[in-house]
Amino acid sequence: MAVQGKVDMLSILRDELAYEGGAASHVFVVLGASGDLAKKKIYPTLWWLFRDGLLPPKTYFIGYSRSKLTVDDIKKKTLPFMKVKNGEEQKVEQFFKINEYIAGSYDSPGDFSKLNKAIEQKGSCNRLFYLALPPTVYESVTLNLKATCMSKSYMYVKEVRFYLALPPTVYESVTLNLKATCMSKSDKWTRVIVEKPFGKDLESSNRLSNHLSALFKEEELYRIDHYLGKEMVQNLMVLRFANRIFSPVWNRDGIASVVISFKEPFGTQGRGGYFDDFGIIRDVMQNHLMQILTLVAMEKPPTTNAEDIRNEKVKVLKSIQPVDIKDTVLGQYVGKPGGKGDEAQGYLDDPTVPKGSVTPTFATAVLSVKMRDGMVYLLYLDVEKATLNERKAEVRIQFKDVAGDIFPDGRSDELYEAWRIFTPLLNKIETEKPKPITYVYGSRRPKESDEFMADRDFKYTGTYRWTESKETKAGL
Ligand SMILES: NC(=O)C1=CN([C@@H]2O[C@H](COP(=O)(O)OP(=O)(O)OC[C@H]3O[C@@H](n4cnc5c(N)ncnc54)[C@H](OP(=O)(O)O)[C@@H]3O)[C@@H](O)[C@H]2O)C=CC1
Ligand SMILES: O=C1O[C@H](COP(=O)(O)O)[C@@H](O)[C@H](O)[C@H]1O
Repeated sequence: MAVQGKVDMLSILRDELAYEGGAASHVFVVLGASGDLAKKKIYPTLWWLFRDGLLPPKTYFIGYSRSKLTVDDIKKKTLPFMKVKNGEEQKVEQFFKINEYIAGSYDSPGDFSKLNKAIEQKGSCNRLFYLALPPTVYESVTLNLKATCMSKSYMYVKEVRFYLALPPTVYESVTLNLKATCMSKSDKWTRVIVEKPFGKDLESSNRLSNHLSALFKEEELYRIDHYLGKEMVQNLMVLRFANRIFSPVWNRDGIASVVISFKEPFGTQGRGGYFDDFGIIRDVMQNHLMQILTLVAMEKPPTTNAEDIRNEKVKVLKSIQPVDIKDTVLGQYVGKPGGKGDEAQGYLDDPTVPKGSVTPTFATAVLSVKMRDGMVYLLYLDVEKATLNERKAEVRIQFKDVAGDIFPDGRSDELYEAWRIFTPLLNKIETEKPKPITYVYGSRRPKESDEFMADRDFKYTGTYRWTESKETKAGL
């Protein structure tokens, strides 16, 4: 079964933007406006929202990054991704007219004051800051946002207090009347949106959580993993739990192993500034693939409420052992001999990648889910950049009789569990810097990985060999 998902990354923000019936001004600041995420996803999505009339009337966009650019440069970078149709040219011009660009660093209070001045020129407004940036600068950026760029009227509203020196019998009517009549009319808000990966390992993730919660209230923060906005990913729950075909067999007694793959036919394309520091495991495996994995593997939650879903996801993560380096193959693509354009460029040929880098752009990992009866079940994760000539994210399910159980308790925290699983592996890679195998841009997966997968299939389950006929495919 294959279903093509469409990303509507900012749909999550529509409610925020529609708040106040469009009466207030809104300023959406893209921090990291010169980058890959900004040009491929953020600006195009803002354009689609603008084109379809889904934004409040007084909405403005400000791009911010260190590069000395103009709005025209941003336009040139992002136009190829905007899917502008014939007849929309004028509308595109209107869109860029409400855009502005400011060059500034990520740690200079003076530069953030410049940004704040530009926002203030739009009048009193709600502010959204999208951190389309490497997580290494989240701390300094959020400190500066908090110190300099928060909505002033929001601060003011925080100071409004009503003291009810009254008998409790009148609390209900008094508070109803206060809400209806006496609330500040200008309670402007600020929202800060941070991208995955949330941290670099378990420790830095905890540090970032503490840092952000010290600066912002929970309602002011969004942590984005855009895979959760993909239609097919969202449909996984419906597919599993609203479907009589799947629910009876989609459980730990029915499924032997799961292979989740992510493949892209393009390389880093100038993203070395972010990517080289992080590598493919942090970039997609620890977050996007783990989110898919939990949706595939979790038990039916009691309701579709966020807390119930999260609790079920955490149970899955808790049963997974940390990944061992011996159960992992790492790779780095090289240019295709005689290849055209991007294909000719290996990872190390990207000018933004440091010379001699051993950062993996390919990784296969076998995760084992240990059950109470001692049996081990396997989850294969496979992430590859610049490899197949096709783009896909896929879940393959191998059905088999299993028995199993739940793991002892501990922290109920998805982030904690996902980092706990990967941190030992990442530390080992960090300290031992194993030389990745190389694979050719545009080829199938590295040959070693085929052998590796076959070997693991055999070693762990004894009887299970991969066969096309037995599997169910779900293209995402
Ligand atoms: N690209 C994508 O498709 C997606 C990316 N993301 C996430 O978005 C974030 C940014 O990724 P992406 O846009 O691809 O990365 P980029 O490498 O394009 O970085 C974005 C911008 O950040 C600045 N930058 C880059 N490296 C550094 C550095 N070492 N120190 C300070 N600033 C730096 C650069 O701007 P300047 O030099 O002008 O300041 C750059 O244009 C990451 O967290 C990534 O996980 C999430 C989903 C998809
Ligand atoms: O988060 C990321 O995702 C993209 C792939 O997402 P898609 O929706 O475009 O398929 C990936 O290219 C990038 O490296 C990563 O940071």
